[in-house]
Amino acid sequence: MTNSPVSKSAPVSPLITADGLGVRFRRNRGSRRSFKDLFAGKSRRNRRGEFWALRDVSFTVAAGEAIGVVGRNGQGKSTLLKLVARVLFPDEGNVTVHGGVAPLIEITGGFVGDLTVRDNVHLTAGLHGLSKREITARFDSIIDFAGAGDVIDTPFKHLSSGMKVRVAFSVISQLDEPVLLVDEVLAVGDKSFRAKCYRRIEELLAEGKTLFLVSHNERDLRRFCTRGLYLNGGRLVLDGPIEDVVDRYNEDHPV
Ligand SMILES: Nc1ncnc2c1ncn2[C@@H]1O[C@H](COP(=O)(O)OP(=O)(O)OP(=O)(O)O)[C@@H](O)[C@H]1O
Repeated sequence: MTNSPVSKSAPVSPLITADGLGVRFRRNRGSRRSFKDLFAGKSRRNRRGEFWALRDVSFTVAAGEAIGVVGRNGQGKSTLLKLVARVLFPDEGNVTVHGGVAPLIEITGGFVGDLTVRDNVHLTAGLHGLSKREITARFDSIIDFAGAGDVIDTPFKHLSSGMKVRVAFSVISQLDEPVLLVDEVLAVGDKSFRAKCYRRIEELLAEGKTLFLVSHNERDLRRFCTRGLYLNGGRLVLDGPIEDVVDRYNEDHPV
């Protein structure tokens, strides 16, 4: 049987479209406006202490791509992931994601400190669309993967940082969302847990999931990612094959 020419040439619509993204933050949240500012024009008041953490960032992502987000500290990597996860809204532009996103962005991201590990697993999995029955069926393997059997009924806030990451990764990686976002939080886990996470990420990629990985580890970036986004000063300075992006980053910032 031959494929029809129509299906061959049909354009694949992107899974994620980011168009002119801009995010503005205020540097000194607590600082008071000066007396002079009170009489200054609106534009001046708005500009005072504000800066663009991201500006003019546009790209599209096809399903199944594995993208490494690269840049020095404070250049907008986490901010970009938060926009894709829709936990932060842009001041300019927009981002469209066709499908749900499983984010592992901040250690406690999405988890409620006062709730137990058990309740947090149910809450997060439920918020990501798993039914009660599906959660029950996956619960033991989530806890096993995390090695969290002894802390099931412990409030999340009492877990060690490493255990928080274990539980969070374990839940996030067992959701059915098509997009997985992993920020540097994995660095907190110990060596053997990290190795386990990496094997799980490989499985998810083999299943066709889309990955965004923020990392300062060149080996991890080259291992998992095919494409790189290099952010500098909140601007997307290079979008290309991960080898090119890592090479350019190394040229710009020699050790
Ligand atoms: N809620 C906020 N309010 C004010 N400034 C913020 C806020 N969140 C982030 N920033 C600032 O925005 C800039 C970009 O931050 P972001 O966390 O995206 O950087 P990053 O590239 O992920 O850095 P790192 O590698 O250190 O994690 C930084 O200057 C940061 O201090």
